[in-house]
Amino acid sequence: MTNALLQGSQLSKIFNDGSGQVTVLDDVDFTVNKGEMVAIVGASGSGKSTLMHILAGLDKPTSGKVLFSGDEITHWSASQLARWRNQHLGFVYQFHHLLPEFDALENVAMPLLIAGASKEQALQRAQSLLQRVGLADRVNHRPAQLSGGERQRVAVARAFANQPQLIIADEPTGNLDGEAAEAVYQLMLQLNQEQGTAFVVVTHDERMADQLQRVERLQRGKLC
Ligand SMILES: Nc1ncnc2c1ncn2[C@@H]1O[C@H](COP(=O)(O)OP(=O)(O)OP(=O)(O)O)[C@@H](O)[C@H]1O
Repeated sequence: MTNALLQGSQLSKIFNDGSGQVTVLDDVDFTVNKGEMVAIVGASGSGKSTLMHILAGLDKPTSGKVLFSGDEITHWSASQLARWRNQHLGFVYQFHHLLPEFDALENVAMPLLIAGASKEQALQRAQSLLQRVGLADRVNHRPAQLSGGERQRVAVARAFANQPQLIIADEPTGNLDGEAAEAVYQLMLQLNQEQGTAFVVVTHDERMADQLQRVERLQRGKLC
């Protein structure tokens, strides 16, 4: 039995930007194994977000395929992909993407409600996740009433809501100062150890990347 969780095979992505074709990914192979934490680093514009979008089924590769637990997702319909993302993936972005009119508890409960949990179950799990990320005393604060680091911790709690097998974190600390960034990193490392959740972390921060099990570098459309 293979240990591969999410696998991109011979992925290429060519954009047509009006003045010509730009090859952003050139025959890229990338695998994240169950429970593994991988960093993807690369210069601005090297294609990190493009690769993440393709792996999450948010964009189609020009050629190549993506497999999740051995199933090819590349040809799934938009609704199949949305259901799969809700059940199996969590996301943390540079900007928290929390819903401004809802408090921390409701934001974390949202993916659970979408997955069909009762309101009571969803709020109970959201409460325990917020406690786990150190925000038990902030559950009723809306995003605007939280610090940047606290918002990212809410976003991490939300990413864990449905017990995903994989979390994709695209510059999760890009908007934070050193201390808050380190706290969010440590939290992700601890959750990886505790829950066995795999992570793909896109980052500019080489020091952070070096703390993860594997670092992949995207350069001129290739991983090296
Ligand atoms: N829809 C699109 N049409 C044309 N070109 C695009 C499109 N999306 C991305 N690109 C180009 O693809 C390249 C890679 O972009 P991408 O956002 O993946 O890079 P990145 O490594 O995530 O950058 P950053 O670190 O700055 O976020 C860039 O040159 C970008 O201009």
